Amino acid sequence: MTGAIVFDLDGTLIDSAPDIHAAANRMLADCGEAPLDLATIIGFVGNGIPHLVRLVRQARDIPDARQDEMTATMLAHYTAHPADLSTPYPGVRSCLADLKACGYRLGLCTNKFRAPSMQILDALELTGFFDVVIGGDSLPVKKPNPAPLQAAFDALGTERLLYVGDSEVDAETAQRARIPFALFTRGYRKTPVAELPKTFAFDAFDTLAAHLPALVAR
Ligand SMILES: O=C(O)COP(=O)(O)O
Ligand SMILES: [Mg+2]
Repeated sequence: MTGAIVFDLDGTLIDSAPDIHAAANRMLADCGEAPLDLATIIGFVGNGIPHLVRLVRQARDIPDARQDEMTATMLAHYTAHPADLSTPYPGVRSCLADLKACGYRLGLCTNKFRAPSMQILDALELTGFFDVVIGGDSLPVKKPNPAPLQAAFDALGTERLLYVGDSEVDAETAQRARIPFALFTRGYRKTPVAELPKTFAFDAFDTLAAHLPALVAR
């Protein structure tokens, strides 16, 4: 079986919110501000760390002038502890291993900066599954602009089979890139499943491979 499958990272392959939450609260503590709860921070994930810092500042009434300094602080905390609390969702590693063994080429397209993404993939022993990793700073634009997803598929150089993601941003990216989209429903989505454009939705990684023959036959 051939074809290329690209995955999102946060909320799709890994539950990374606890480490993002910890870094955000360390950043707030550095500013003398009270912490935010996990659910609030999860609501801020999806458009990359600078955007998350913007939303955290707004939640704590911290002025725009501190954006760059706080983003640097957040990134320092995050890259110091990128994968202390993060874990792959159940079945992810065996799903990726099975897909690789079947001959699919796999890529990653995340809005997280590439350096911390690689740290996390290394720490969770997922790096070897991917032939390309596109981060939020790999191109001048990020998702929902379709260019990063297209760049990932270009690098894989075979039939563009599927993009797998968890969020509104991923659904829009796939739609704009005209790539079939699988919505993982246990990630950080805010919109009801029925309202997001998708080719199919799934809630467990041991069920993903069963959808692929229908895509190849399209
Ligand atoms: O870092 C984020 O905000 C989102 O990252 P993702 O694109 O891997 O979901
Ligand atoms: Mg995501």
